[in-house]
Amino acid sequence: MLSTINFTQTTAYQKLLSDKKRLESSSISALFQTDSERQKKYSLFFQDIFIDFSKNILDAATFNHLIELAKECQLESAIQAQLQGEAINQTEGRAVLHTALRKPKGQSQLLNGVNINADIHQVRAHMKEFTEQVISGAWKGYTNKSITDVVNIGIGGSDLGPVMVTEALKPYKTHLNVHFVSNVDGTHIAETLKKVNPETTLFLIASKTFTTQETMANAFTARDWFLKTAQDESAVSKHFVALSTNKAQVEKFGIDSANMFAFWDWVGGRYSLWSAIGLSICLSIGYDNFESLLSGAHEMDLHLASTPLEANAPVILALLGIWYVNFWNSPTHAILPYDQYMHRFAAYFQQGDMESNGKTVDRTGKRVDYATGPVIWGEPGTNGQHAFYQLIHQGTQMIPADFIAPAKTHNPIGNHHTLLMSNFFAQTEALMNGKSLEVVKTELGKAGLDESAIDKLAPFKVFEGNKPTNSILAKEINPATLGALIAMYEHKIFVQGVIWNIFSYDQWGVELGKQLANSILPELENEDPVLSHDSSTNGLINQFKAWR
Ligand SMILES: O=P(O)(O)OC[C@H]1O[C@@](O)(CO)[C@@H](O)[C@@H]1O
Repeated sequence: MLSTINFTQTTAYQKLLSDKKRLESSSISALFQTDSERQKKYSLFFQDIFIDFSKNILDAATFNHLIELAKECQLESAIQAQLQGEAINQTEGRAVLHTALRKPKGQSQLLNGVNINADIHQVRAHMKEFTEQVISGAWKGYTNKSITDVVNIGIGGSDLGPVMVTEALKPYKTHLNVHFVSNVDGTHIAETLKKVNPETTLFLIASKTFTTQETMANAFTARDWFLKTAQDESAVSKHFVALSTNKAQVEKFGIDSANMFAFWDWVGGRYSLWSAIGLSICLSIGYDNFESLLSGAHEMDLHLASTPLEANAPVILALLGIWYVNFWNSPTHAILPYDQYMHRFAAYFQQGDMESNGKTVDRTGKRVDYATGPVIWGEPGTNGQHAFYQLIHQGTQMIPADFIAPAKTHNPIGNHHTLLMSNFFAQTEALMNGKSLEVVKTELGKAGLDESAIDKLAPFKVFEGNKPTNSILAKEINPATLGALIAMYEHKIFVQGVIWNIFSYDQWGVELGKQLANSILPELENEDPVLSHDSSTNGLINQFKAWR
C-alpha cells in the first residue's frame, strides 16, 4: 500500500519553507548570472526529448530538498507498488496498470498472482486484425462497401485521449475519416451524422462501463439513424463495435461480443487510450503507429521505474509542480504546445490531472489542510500569446507553464516553423527576465517621450519577470515521442498524488451531478411546474419549460 505520510510534517517540508523565504528575494535570472553551468545542471534528455527545467525558481539546495521530500514520502516504493499491480486505487479496490497495456508481448505482468500479459496481447491482436481489415477495405458494410468513416462515440477518457492522439498524429493519418461524438447535446451527433454515409460508416461505442448517459444516448441515436437506412437489425454487426469492460451491457445494446474489444477495471478511464479505447487511434494512424505510441510510453515507464529520482523526468516535473502549488500558492498550471497538431493536449490533461488529483480527502480519510491538484489549462502557441499571455506576463498570479515544441515540423512551409520557434524561445526568456523600470524608461526616452510622459507610462510597461517555465523540446512529434510525453505527464500526476497523500485513481466527484441530473430528468419530461428544489433551480427549470 501507499504510505499515509503528511508531507507537510516532513523534515524536507520545513527546509523548503526556508528555501522559499530565501528565494523570494532572488530571481531566476540572477541564478543564471551566478552559474554559467545552470542549464546543464537543470536539464535532461529522454531519448529525442530535451527537458530544460532551468528557468525555474530553483537552486541546488531546493532541488535536493524536493528530492528529499519525495524520499520521505516513500515515492520509490510507491512507484514499485503501482507497477507491480498493488491495489493502490484503494477506494475501488483496484490495481492501476495502464502501464501493463504497453508492455511488450511475453513480458510478465502479475496481477493477484496471475500473468495478464497474454490477455492484453490477445486484445491487441484482435485490434490489429480488425484495423487491418477495415483499412484494407476487406471489412464490408451491409451493402458490401468498404468503410470510409469511423465515428467514435464516447466521453471523458473514452474520447479525450483518442481525440488528442489522432489530432497530434494527423501527419500519420490513414484514408479513413475518424469523427468523435461525446456531448449529449444533440448538436454533436447531428452535425456528425450529416457528414457520413450509413453504408460506409463504422461506429465505435467506447465506454468502460457501457452505462454512461451521454454515450448510451448517442449510441442509440446512431443506431436508430443507421437502421432507418439499413432497416435490418442484422446489419448492425457490420457497423457497430464496442470498446468496454462490460460484456453484459454490450450484448444488451445489441452488439455481438465477437465485435467487442475488451479491457479491464484496472485501467482507469482517463488512462485508457492504450487499451481497446485506442481502436479509433489504430484506425486513424494504422496499427503499427499505435504500437509505436505504446512503445514510446513503455520507454518512459522504464525510465520512471529505474532512474534515480534526481534524474527522473516525471518526478522532477511533479516536484516542481508541488513547489509552486504548495510553496508559491500557484493554483493553476499551463500546458502550452507550440504545435498546432497538439491543440488538444492540454484538454486531455484537464481530465488526466484534475480528475486524478482534484481531491480534498487524504489517504487516511481526513480532509487535507494543504492545496492539492492544480487547474490545468492551455492553448497552442502562438495563439495563446494573443489571448492570455498578458496575464501570464503582467498579472498578479504566478502561472507555472510548460512550453512544448518539436524541433522539426511536419509542414515545412516557408519560414513558418522558424517564426513559431522564435516565439517559443522568446516567451520563456521574457517570462524569466521581464523588463525593468529603468530599461522601460530608456526605451521610452529613445522613442522621444519627454520625462513626464515617461514617468506616467513607464509603470504600465514594466515586466516583473521571474515567471517559471519548463521547456520541452522534442526532435519531432511522432508516435513514439508522443507516447513518451503522455506517459511522462501520467507519471507526473501519479507522483504528485503520492506526495499529496491522496487517491489519484478514483473519481467520486463526478457522481453527485449525475445523480441530481437523473432526479431532475423526469421533472423535465412533463409540463408541470417544478417546486422540489431551491428557488433558483425551480425558477430556472420553470423558465426553461416556459420557453422551450
Ligand atoms: O468510459 P465510460 O465508462 O463511459 O466513462 C466515461 C467517463 O466518465 C467519467 O466521468 C467517469 O464517470 C470519466 O472518469 C470517464 O472517463
